[in-house]
Amino acid sequence: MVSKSDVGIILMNLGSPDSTAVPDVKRYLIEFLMDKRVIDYPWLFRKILIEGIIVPRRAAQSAKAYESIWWEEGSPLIALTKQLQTAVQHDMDIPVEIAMRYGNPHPEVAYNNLLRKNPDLKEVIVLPLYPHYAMSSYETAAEYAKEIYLKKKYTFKLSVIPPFYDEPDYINAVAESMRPYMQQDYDYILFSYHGVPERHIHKGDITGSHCLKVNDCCHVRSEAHKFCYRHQVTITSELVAAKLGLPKDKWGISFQSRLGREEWLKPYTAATLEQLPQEGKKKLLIVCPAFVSDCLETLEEIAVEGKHSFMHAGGDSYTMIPCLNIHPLWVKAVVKYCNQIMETTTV
Ligand SMILES: C=CC1=C(C)c2cc3[nH]c(cc4nc(cc5[nH]c(cc1n2)c(C)c5CCC(=O)O)C(CCC(=O)O)=C4C)c(C)c3C=C
Ligand SMILES: [Fe+2]
Ligand SMILES: [Fe+2]
Repeated sequence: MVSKSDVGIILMNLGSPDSTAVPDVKRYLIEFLMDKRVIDYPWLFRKILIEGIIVPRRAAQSAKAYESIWWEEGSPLIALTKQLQTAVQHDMDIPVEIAMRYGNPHPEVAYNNLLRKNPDLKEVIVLPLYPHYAMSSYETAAEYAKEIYLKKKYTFKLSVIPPFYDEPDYINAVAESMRPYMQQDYDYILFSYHGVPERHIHKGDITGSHCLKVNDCCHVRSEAHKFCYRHQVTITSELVAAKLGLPKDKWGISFQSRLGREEWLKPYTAATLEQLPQEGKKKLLIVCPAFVSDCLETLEEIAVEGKHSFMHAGGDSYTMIPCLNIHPLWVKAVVKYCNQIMETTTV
């Protein structure tokens, strides 16, 4: 057994470009999209597609989008992850570091910072900041943290916290972060999640015969749910809606940020935002529980672009509820998840 004082924590998020300069955005996009868990085509095809076609076409447009949301401190996602680190550190006696799956700070830097702070370090607990399991989010972060750990032959133990999509403290934090916004007049609440290709859902189905095959698959008991993003976001939404006492006709789910021509999880957020006003749902609250920190996908795609299309389609009011960021209940939940893991492995 390890002593509690010899443990360190790493909060691991997705990462952002180092700056909004096009070469930095290019470097980031190549690292991100060359990840075989994000675009899972054979290496050579991926290389030609990403470095030859997608990134050259996308980089300038992405750089512009980043420029529109960039803060004085830099990327909102990184700044907010640092704020979370500070808040969690305030409530924990052991060192807390941050790492990013793409870009900086790299997991190796985080491991070395923990070792510098405690040369007797015996265990590192990594918390991937993704509530739901997806090959392109949670899995790649967890596997990358392990890959670097093995490559560098560290002697401390490594533990990775599992997805927390149905954990009561996370659900409670999301619900309570929404409650103040529900004081205003609204017709409908949209839970918008980052999308993934439907192919990824089939690929992750360990039974080979459940996801998107069985009628109402997300509600039919299956071992596949442990790795199914669609099931997990459905459960998060239902638990939050139940906690808030939302009737069924007052809320719905959609999927944003589609890239490329493949079929992704549906309904798409962009199409939903154009349709809702036509159904008389003209006052909208929108929340994005797959992201725990505000980022490009919330601050630009949802807060700006989404609002524009909803209002243009006849909407009256549109409010994006911020991500959990450093909500006190979320900070408390993170501290609790880390402590729970420590209880099982330390004395
Ligand atoms: C095939 C492409 C992509 C998949 C699959 C994907 C899944 C996925 N992503 C997140 C979280 C985030 N993605 C963010 C940005 C972003 N995502 C993609 C592509 C895929 N994501 C791209 C190309 C980008 C970069 C920006 C752009 O050019 O549009 C971000 C924001 C990062 C930031 O710096 O603010 C987050 C967060 C999840 C959770 C997920 C699967 C569930
Ligand atoms: Fe993404
Ligand atoms: Fe499923």
